Amino acid sequence: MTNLPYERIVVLTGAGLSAESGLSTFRDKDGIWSKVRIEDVATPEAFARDPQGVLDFYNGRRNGAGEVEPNAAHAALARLEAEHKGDVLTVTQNIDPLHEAAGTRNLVHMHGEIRKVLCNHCGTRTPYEDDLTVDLVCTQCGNQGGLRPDVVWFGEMPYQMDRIYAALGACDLFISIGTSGNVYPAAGFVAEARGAGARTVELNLEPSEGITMFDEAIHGKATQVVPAYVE
Ligand SMILES: CC(C)NC(=O)[C@H](Cc1c[nH]c2ccccc12)NC(=O)[C@H](CCCC/N=C(/NCCC(=O)O)S[C@H]1O[C@H](COP(=O)(O)OP(=O)(O)OC[C@H]2O[C@@H](n3cnc4c(N)ncnc43)[C@H](O)[C@@H]2O)[C@@H](O)[C@H]1O)NC(=O)OCc1ccccc1
Repeated sequence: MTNLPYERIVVLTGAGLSAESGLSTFRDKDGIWSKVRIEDVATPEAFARDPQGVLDFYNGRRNGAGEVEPNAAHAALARLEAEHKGDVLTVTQNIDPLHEAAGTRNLVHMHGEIRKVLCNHCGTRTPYEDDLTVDLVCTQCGNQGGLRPDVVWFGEMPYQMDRIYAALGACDLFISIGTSGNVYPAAGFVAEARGAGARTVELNLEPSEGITMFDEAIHGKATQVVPAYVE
């Protein structure tokens, strides 16, 4: 039974939460950005310049995400949502489906989902069941070459920002898990929560860029520190 004496909790998660499930993080020494450049695979400009190269990168991410299971940290957060008497909103930067697989429901994928395809022409979203290629035609608008993973690229507006800012403005506990605090606007959420008078807690393998903004920090592996903190 969770014993956190708070009413409205916002949990922000990043790649570190899914690391022990076998998914690479971005900035660690063997992270994704050590193998490919953001400018080549995760911007609208890259998709315009080399669409099949970008689709191949995300086809690989999709296949990888389909082969892994949620870990004890995902499970502890799902229990927190289920058992906590107040509100718990989970905001994830991750595009993998592990929060849902663990049972979390009150969830915002602010950077999108690798299980969905988005048509750049008409905005239709469809399940991402087979590898994407540039010659595919949208079943809704009939246009070719606009089908892309439903993920937020650098320079694009993250999803459900109004809902996120409303929750940050009303929360009394903000927990940041497995994120390095390098990417905005997510990296600015701790400041928003502090501004609302919330207690701010970092659970991460090492101090993040925003470490000075946290009232408390517990450093270690997510599968150890998250269950211990929420239970
Ligand atoms: C690089 C950075 C400087 N650039 C940005 O932030 C840019 C530009 C920018 C905007 N505002 C700024 C202000 C200042 C400077 C720059 C900017 N931001 C944008 O373009 C954003 C869009 C950014 C989204 C890009 N898409 C992603 N992902 C989807 C695709 C994909 O996944 O391929 S970002 C991607 O990288 C980020 C990676 O961060 P982390 O998850 O933290 O991962 P990382 O590897 O860095 O760290 C892992 C951590 O885990 C820890 N760890 C490791 N193992 C474990 C373990 N086992 N247990 C616990 N912890 C562990 C490690 O120690 C480490 O600390 C995630 O957000 C992830 O989603 N859009 C936007 O700003 O639109 C306009 C706007 C402005 C205002 C308000 C609204 C809109």
